[in-house]
Amino acid sequence: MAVYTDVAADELADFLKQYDLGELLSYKGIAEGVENTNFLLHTSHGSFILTLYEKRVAKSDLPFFLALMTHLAEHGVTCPLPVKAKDGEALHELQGRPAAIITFLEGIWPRKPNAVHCAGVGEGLARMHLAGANFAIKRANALSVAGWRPLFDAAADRADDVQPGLRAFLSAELDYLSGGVWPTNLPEGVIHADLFNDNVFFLGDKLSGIIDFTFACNDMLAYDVAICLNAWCFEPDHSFNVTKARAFLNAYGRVRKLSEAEEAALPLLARGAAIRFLLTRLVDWLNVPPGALVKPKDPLEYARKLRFHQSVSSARDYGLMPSGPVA
Ligand SMILES: Nc1ncnc2c1ncn2[C@@H]1O[C@H](COP(=O)(O)OP(=O)(O)O)[C@@H](O)[C@H]1O
Ligand SMILES: N[C@@H](CCOP(=O)(O)O)C(=O)O
Repeated sequence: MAVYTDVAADELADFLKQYDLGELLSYKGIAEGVENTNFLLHTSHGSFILTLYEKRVAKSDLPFFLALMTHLAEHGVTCPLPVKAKDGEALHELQGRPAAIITFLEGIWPRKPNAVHCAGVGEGLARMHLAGANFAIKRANALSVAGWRPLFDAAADRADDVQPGLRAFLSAELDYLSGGVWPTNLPEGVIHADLFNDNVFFLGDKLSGIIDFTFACNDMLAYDVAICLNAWCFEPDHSFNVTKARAFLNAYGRVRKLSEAEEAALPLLARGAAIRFLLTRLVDWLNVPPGALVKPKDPLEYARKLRFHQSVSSARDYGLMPSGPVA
């Protein structure tokens, strides 16, 4: 999150008249995150999150995200619920942006995730994958292989200003990943696609909720696993932590066992996940809107992670044994 679009108190109070949420007591912009504008609202009925959808989110996709949260919540996943206005609709408009209010989830996201958090995420991700199995609406992943080249093109000219040689490094990796190696036959379903530590809440060591479904889509379930390996299983110095990866993969496998093909594809999927976040971060790093309350994320963190995955020869390097997860 971030605040790209300011909302004045009287505009917000007017907006809230469409809802049965009581009186606005206070609100504040949330600086965390990078995608959308988010406000924490306190009304006489409780706490809520107001999101104004920005840049990467297509308005036509919003019904998917909102219905998905409702579906997952009905199938045992603790996630925010969209709040319907008096007209029965969850999606409205504020400051010219699509806007929705969702329920507030208790918990905090782990600033320094440990192996117990990683196991919690593994179990939570697998449960989310199972819960999404019968979700009827489909949304293609706009940030899979075909979506990476336009991001590269948007950043290529200035990539070497961020790190000398970055342009050639990205170009070679893109050529490799888009040259026919990307898997097409792995089990698919609804994936979160952005399950980073700031999108998973814990109360103590126990996962209490999953937020931020604005990248959710249909894609390979193992790609979501690869995204989490990147997001959860590296240390602040960007070294890979196999203990965390094993905890994550074993916990995932206890709920939904990865097939042999999925395991074999993990190093490749992890490379794809790394370049996807490298590219979006690079574009954001080079294009911070003037005046926006946002802290762009470091693209080079993902260049280092990508180099690690390039050196991986099999899923064993992630802590998996060939026959599948070990207890
Ligand atoms: N339903 C929620 N309950 C509690 N806090 C939330 C909720 N949704 C978002 N937040 C807070 O806002 C921050 C950014 O939200 P996020 O959805 O990740 O932003 P973005 O829309 O930019 O992806 C989170 O890290 C969290 O602190
Ligand atoms: N997780 C992405 C950025 C988008 O995530 P947000 O939930 O913080 O808005 C990254 O780390 O690059």
